[in-house]
Amino acid sequence: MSIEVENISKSYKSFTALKNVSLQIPEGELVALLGPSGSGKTTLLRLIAGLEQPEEGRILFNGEDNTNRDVRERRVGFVFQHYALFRHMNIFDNIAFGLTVRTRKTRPSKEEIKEKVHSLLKLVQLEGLAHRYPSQLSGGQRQRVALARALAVEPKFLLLDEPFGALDTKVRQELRRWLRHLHGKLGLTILFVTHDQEEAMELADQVVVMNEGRVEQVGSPEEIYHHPANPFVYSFLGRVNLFRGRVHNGKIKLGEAEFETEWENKAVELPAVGYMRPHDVEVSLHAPLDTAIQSVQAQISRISLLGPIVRLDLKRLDTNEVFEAEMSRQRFLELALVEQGIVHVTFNNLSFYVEEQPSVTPAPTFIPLQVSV
Ligand SMILES: Nc1ncnc2c1ncn2[C@@H]1O[C@H](COP(=O)(O)OP(=O)(O)OP(=O)(O)O)[C@@H](O)[C@H]1O
Repeated sequence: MSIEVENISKSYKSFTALKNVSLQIPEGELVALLGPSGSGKTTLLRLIAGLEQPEEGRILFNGEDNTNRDVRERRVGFVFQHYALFRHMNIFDNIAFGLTVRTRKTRPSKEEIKEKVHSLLKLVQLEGLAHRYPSQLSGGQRQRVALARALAVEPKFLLLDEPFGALDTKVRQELRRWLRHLHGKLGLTILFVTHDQEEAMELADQVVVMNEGRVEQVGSPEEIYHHPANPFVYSFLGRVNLFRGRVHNGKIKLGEAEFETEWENKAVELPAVGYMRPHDVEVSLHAPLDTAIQSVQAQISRISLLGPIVRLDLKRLDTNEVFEAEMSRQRFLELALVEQGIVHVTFNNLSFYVEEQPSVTPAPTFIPLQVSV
């Protein structure tokens, strides 16, 4: 089932948790809501489930308006971070719960329930544990029971709120792989909340990046990582270096480094910000022979050996800005780098943004600049 969120706003007293949010989730997709704490992810999930009502906007399932429908009518499967399994019930009864509480008319027979629970236990790979109690399971197993319980009522789609948040890294990784597999098998629309960018990138077909109650960007993991819409998305997805400078007369100047741009507003001088991933910083012992290639000098303040990768903390000699570079261990050994040493760095894949503050909209808009190096 597809989900459509149209111009939703939600406030708690004077605090606006969601500001005019619109979103389209196609049927069968695995979509991540990614954003920092307090960005409105859970609020959006609760509105879609029908646990809260928006002040403005509509929520459509397969094109049908569900905004005023009751939570039960929406038939949504829900799993939260703190797996709220019933402690006094065994696993079988926990999974069967949603079916056994149905009215007599709609309740399946005992035999049907038994069959259903066993097929779900098989699906979540917990056959043989039907008679255990939640306290006798590991965190990862409990979370799979919670998923089985959500699936028992044959929901139209699944909403997962930080489903693996409370678990350790290894179990999280296993569950991620398992959820991806389950999604492939069932073809169900799944919307899950996470603040872990790696989890979103690894699992989702589409990632919705949220910040301060707004949607900043929607795209595939590839799109949002390589073509971030604005500095927030750029910074939120992994480590990043930031350089401040100015754009003027078709040139961006960041300290001694200068880059050509197609910026139309040539006569006006504006502040520009350059962003770059640490692995795009090229470190050499000498300046490039080709003078058209922009490079600056920097001092190595710290070297961190991180298994196959080496990270350098650097300080630019022209601007004193500090930044990071990452390289393979092999390249590091070839260059024989030492702390306090001076190196030449070339900036690859720099993304520039010019910030505009129009008087009408309160939020700044960022114009990505095309650059020719
Ligand atoms: N019932 C409520 N009453 C008042 N404020 C609320 C309520 N629920 C949420 N908020 C506020 O709305 C904002 C968004 O909360 P929400 O739980 O949606 O964020 P989130 O992105 O899911 O954060 P987290 O990752 O920490 O769970 C927060 O600032 C929160 O304090």
